[in-house]
Amino acid sequence: MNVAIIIAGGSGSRMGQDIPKQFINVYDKPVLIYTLEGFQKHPQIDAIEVVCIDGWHDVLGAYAKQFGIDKLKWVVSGGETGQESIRNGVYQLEGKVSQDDIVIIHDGIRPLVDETILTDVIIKAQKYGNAVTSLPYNEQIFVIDDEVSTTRFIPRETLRRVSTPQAYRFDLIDSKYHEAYEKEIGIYGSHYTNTMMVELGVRLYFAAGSDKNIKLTTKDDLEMFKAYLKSDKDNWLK
Ligand SMILES: C[C@](O)(CO)[C@H](O)COP(=O)(O)O
Repeated sequence: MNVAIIIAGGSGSRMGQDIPKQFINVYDKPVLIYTLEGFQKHPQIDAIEVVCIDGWHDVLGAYAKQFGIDKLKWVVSGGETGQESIRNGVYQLEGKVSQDDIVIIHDGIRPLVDETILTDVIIKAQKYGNAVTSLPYNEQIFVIDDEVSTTRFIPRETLRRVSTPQAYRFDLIDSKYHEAYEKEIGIYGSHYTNTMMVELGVRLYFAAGSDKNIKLTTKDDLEMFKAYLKSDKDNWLK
């Protein structure tokens, strides 16, 4: 079984809106529903869990019904940090999924995830036990010496830019969150599952990424998202 955990626990203050950015309506549909539809449509996704900001669980339930997201099985509360939110989502699945099931973590504010990206991350996780979507980096990266200057750069050929979806066998992700919180490794100053895994000594495997799979963080990102929907309106704006 392949289970998606969609992280929608944040308040999104950088967007400058009154409502959390995952619930902002774009052409009469909340951002989060665009994201959920990507998973709903994918034939290899069996169930969806949403880690949701408190006070919005009922709204999410109503939207899921309205837009036919019937793979949505669980809605759980977010935590104080991104790591706590993911951990809540993982622990909630204990006893409900099998150890060798694949759990796919995805940001609720990445609404343009497409089928091929999801398929590849699932296949790679089935093969290696984990997989993170990624792309080569095409800008130059400099390390700051101080607030105003630098003398060092990192060769971009050595870099990969990682995003979500990320997929892990359930036994791996569940045991590693327990270990991380018990030993306090990989959770402070490490904001996501991928960096926590590496801090706990796990080798990560790359899956295909996509430039289209943007994270909606600022108002400009929202404009880009709208422009994309309009440019491909036959598929998105029915
Ligand atoms: C994939 C990710 O960049 C972590 O590697 C993730 O999107 C980060 O999300 P955040 O909410 O900006 O920490």
